[in-house]
Amino acid sequence: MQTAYPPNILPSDGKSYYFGKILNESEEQRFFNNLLDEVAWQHDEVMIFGKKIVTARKTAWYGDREFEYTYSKMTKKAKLWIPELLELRKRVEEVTGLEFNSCLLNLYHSGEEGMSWHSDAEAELGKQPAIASVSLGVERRFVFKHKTSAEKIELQLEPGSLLLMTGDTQKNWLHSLPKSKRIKEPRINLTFRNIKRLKIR
Ligand SMILES: O=C(O)CCC(=O)C(=O)O
Ligand SMILES: [Fe+2]
Repeated sequence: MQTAYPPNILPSDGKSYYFGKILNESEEQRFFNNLLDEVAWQHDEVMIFGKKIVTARKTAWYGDREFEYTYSKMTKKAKLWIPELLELRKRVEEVTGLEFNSCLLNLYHSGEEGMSWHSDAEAELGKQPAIASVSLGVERRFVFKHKTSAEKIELQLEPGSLLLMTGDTQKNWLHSLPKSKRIKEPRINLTFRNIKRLKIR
């Protein structure tokens, strides 16, 4: 059953909802440990100023089918769901009342790894994409920055929590996961997405 949405955390020009913890501590630990072992983690390749860079952070991409998705100017082919991911997707779909056909995963080994300012506005996601972000492992700071006013909205992403970004969030706001030297523990992030235009090989 779908729960009521919390208030929008953005003051304007987008809709983003922080649901807090949707997993209890033992579920969160079970998902973290299983995903750490069972996901096909790979160092990410991204294009920066026309050069191919291999990131410290590891990523993986799963979906309903082996469709292709362009992310950071690199095209990747999805792996098929594993049971833990299907279980987490079900939970996220119950809480949000939305449907997702793919998931991009990030593994940050410590606070030395983060994600710089970007928006997830790839054409494959459509005009007002819903992106459901689940956090496992160590708590990290997450920041939104308005594209024109530069207004910032900060939050802490707790272990087992869910953040839903939708409406015009990607159009009008950037987001980042700042690095922090103090943080020594790993974090896994899952962003459930809905790819509209499937490119199937
Ligand atoms: O790790 C996070 O919380 C953010 C991940 C993210 O923004 C992305 O994968 O596009
Ligand atoms: Fe993102």
